[in-house]
Amino acid sequence: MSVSAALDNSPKAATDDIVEVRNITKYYSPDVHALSNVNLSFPRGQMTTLLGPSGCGKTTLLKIIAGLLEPTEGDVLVNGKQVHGTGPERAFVFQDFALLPWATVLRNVAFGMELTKQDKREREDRARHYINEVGLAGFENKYPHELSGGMRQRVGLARALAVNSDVLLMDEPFSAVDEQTRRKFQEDLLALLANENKTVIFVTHSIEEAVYVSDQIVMLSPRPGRIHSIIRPEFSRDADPDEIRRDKNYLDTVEAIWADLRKYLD
Ligand SMILES: Nc1ncnc2c1ncn2[C@@H]1O[C@H](COP(=O)(O)OP(=O)(O)OP(=O)(O)O)[C@@H](O)[C@H]1O
Repeated sequence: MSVSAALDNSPKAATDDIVEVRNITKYYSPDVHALSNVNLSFPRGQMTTLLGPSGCGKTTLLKIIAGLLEPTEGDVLVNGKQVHGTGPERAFVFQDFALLPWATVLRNVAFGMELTKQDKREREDRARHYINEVGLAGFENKYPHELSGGMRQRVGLARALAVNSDVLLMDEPFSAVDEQTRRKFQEDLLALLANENKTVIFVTHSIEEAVYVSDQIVMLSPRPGRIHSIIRPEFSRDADPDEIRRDKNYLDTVEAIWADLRKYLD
């Protein structure tokens, strides 16, 4: 397993990293110290997962990158430039996808684009394209309560993709679905990413999910969250999904992470 916890400052890394966080520390109050001096780089076009024990600051870090929370100390850089607050290049996908119950699937997917300069026709065409991509063609005029939990999550995913942000920040996007649907989502997400060149930063509690979807896994230590290690799973993604899940490197990586995390639970 390759492990490196340092910020890579080499010129090559600087040009390939779409997002960097430098010396991020977060106190919610004097006695709630959520993150301590976190340095990380997120390579463009890759999927990075944040993993670690409950309460270690994963969601806090994701919200700081999104600009939804201010760090107590430290900087967030996008394309090498310091940013403050939210920006169109970063889309935050909430755990429950926060769908509007009174709006149709089409409206929900088009909603994220209402702040852009596109006209209604363009927004709706784009929304239909992504509704189709996530396998919901024919459901454009349904309301969220008419859909299953898995279908609602697909609507949320279509909305996130339609916004056209380069960076998708996803907080446990597949937590509310059964294992079968979750696996299908993971495959769909990987297939979509292969076509879209998005950078994804993803919070999950599932080690298997992290290893299956990630180019880079960042393990945080218990609160205050610090970088414990960075793992880059090494197995071929060209194989059939069932073969990948039986691959020795895949299984060894899952086991090694589990052994590491178990230390915090004992
Ligand atoms: N708004 C808040 N006000 C005060 N404390 C907070 C707030 N949000 C989170 N915290 C605290 O900060 C710490 C980190 O929380 P965070 O939600 O980022 O962790 P997490 O790793 O995402 O947790 P989990 O895996 O359980 O979802 C926790 O101790 C939490 O109680």
